[in-house]
Amino acid sequence: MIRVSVLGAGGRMGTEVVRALNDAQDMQTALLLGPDDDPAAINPSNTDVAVDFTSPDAVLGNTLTLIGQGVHSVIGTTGWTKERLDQVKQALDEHPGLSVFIAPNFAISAVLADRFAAMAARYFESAEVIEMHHPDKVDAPSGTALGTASAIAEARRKAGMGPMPDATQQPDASRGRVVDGVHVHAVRLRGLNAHEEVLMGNPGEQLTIRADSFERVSFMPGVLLAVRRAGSIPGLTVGLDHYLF
Ligand SMILES: NC(=O)C1=CN([C@@H]2O[C@H](COP(=O)(O)OP(=O)(O)OC[C@H]3O[C@@H](n4cnc5c(N)ncnc54)[C@H](O)[C@@H]3O)[C@@H](O)[C@H]2O)C=CC1
Ligand SMILES: O=C(O)C1=N[C@H](C(=O)O)C[C@H](O)C1
Repeated sequence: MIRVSVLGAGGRMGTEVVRALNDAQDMQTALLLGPDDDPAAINPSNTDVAVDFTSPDAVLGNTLTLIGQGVHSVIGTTGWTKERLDQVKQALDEHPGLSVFIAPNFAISAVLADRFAAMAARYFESAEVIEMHHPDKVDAPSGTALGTASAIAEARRKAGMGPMPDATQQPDASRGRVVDGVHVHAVRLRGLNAHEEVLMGNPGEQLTIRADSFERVSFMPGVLLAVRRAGSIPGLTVGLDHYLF
């Protein structure tokens, strides 16, 4: 039986994770932590894997604490930058064999959309990303969209492609956030959950790749897979594709 502690257990995702753990035959919940709890309460005597769905402000500190405690972690919380990931890698150097797994998105639809966008990117003059979420989300653009934009940019770079066409001139133009040359736009709308469209264009044609998570249960198979695989890849792993392809 895998003992799983959850940080952010009372949140929108944490609540869904606890439900999924309770339904899983091979797992049991261990510690369920909220914002006033000490993550250092998690240790190998009570936990095999810790799952974090907290906030971008809290996740780095939580992750470094869990590494210090010697517990494998599965992290869905967004807000990651290269600098923050480098801090995690540095901390892991002191704990060989320990694994930190981060996924910007645990839904198979989103993982495949990223893969398809990277495959298609080299064939289109223009590409932009539109992410759409519930208005209770605290960060924008989404971690998923940032990852999608980076994947598109990397594919274009490998194909030797130049900048995308854009005649925008106003200094205060609103064109979303530019991520490695790819424009990313964020919509916040009551009634939505988590959605992303990748638009790719050529003269006279467009390819649209769209992923929708209508309910948070869509993320749970990926979370449970990551818990079951915790420790199988020592060090830092980013992206559910590492377990799928
Ligand atoms: N990777 C993925 O597939 C997904 C990632 N997310 C990300 O997960 C994060 C959480 O999203 P939601 O559940 O919608 O947010 P939420 O605000 O509903 O839940 C976060 C919970 O964490 C708690 N919390 C805050 N700081 C904490 C700390 N230091 N220790 C323990 N608990 C703490 C809050 O009180 C709250 O209950 C966000 O970064 C979001 O982008 C959300 C959905 C899917
Ligand atoms: O906050 C959310 O809800 C989600 N956040 C993640 C992100 O920022 O990519 C994953 C998914 O889009 C839902």
